[in-house]
Amino acid sequence: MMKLEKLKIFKGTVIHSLKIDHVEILPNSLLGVNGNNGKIEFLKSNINDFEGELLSLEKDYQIDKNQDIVDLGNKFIIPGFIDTHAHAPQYHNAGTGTDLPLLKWLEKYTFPVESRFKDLEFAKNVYSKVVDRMLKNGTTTVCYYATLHLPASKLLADIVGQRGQRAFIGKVCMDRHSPDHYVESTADSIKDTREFVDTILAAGNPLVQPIVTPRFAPSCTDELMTQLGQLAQEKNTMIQSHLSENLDEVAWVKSLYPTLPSYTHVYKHFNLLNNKTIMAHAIHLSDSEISLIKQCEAGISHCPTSNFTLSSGCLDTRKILEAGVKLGLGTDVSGGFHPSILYVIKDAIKSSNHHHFNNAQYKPLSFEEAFYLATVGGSQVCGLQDTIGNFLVGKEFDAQIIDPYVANGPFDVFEADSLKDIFQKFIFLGDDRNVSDVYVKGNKIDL
Ligand SMILES: O=c1[nH]c(=O)c2nc[nH]c2[nH]1
Ligand SMILES: [Zn+2]
Repeated sequence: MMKLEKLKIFKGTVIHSLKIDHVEILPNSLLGVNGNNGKIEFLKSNINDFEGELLSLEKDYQIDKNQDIVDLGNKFIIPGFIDTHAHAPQYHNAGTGTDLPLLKWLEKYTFPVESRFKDLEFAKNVYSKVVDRMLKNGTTTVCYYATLHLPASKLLADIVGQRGQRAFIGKVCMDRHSPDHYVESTADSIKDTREFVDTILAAGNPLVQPIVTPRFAPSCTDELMTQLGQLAQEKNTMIQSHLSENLDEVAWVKSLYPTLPSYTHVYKHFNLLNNKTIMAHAIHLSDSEISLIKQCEAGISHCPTSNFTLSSGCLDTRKILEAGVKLGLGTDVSGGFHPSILYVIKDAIKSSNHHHFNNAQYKPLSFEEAFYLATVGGSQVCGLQDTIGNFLVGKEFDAQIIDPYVANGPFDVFEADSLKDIFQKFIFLGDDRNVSDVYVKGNKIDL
């Protein structure tokens, strides 16, 4: 048998999710990654005889024991986080402008900063920093919104590509109800989106994909939404937008579309709601809107950090999950001030606890469920459930190595702590100091 050229083997504890309510904690494992295609070749756990296992692997693979085996020691390996909703330009403002609800926040803080991305030097600085920051926090896949500017949106794609992150990138479309300094014509929006999509596809990097991005229904004319729906279908791309985040926004959409049954139906009406759609927030939905999303097989990006900060509301995650709708987590930088999905996991649990306060029967999200949403759930929302999200054989290796014992780290481990305790401490107390290495499609990222 031909021996494979390259294989990287991780030896130690592997942690991932196969089911929503259970985290698999697999000590004494060997996880093999094919260096040619970045895919997972095998995952063997609870091994007693490592030497024997390695000898048998050497029959099938070329392995240089000094180079190709990464001994995790007391670190552990988990899937890379998937951020299903983030505004790259808004990273400039992250941690500021936290005093207003959505529509006033957009006017006062967000449109002004986004309009500065016509300046490519400004864009380069912010975009380099946000991509670095996301990677340092173990986020291997991001659904990014850029701005309405074509050159800066292409620049974001270039930076993401150079850094080796996996991403969907959208040139934002907005041709109405926007300030004079930050608006585009319908024709330019379509022309530039088409060019953006074609450019990203022509670049041929499978990790970086275009995503059609009408900002939200109030900022896009019917003509623009119609054409974006057609373009997404023609190019077979993903679609992302905002839905039902804030009650004033919902009322505004009702006034713009009085004859359509709901906000969700507006996107459906323009062929923007299908199995490739990611809708951010989706807090204030009626049961029939949830059914429509399920029927269309669209996914929801839950952004609780943003929802708390902009006082938007608390998504009923249990209801969404019980309806069988795909659900992932998003930072929504900078409505969400924190760039880490680890932070969002905690806010997802707190947001869910809030529903429990009002209803003792309500089952709040467990930390296992929130971890699943940050990894497997996100992969489903992105249509990448067969590619990433956990360490099933055949998937691509997007991972983070976590060091719970890092010097000056954010938490302490005690003798009696089980592996599960240590993992849970990382979820609740950990931060980027614990992320020692990050891999995307088998490639180690320079952090
Ligand atoms: O959280 C949000 N951030 C935004 O930038 C935005 N635009 C429309 N609706 C939005 N919601
Ligand atoms: Zn957003």
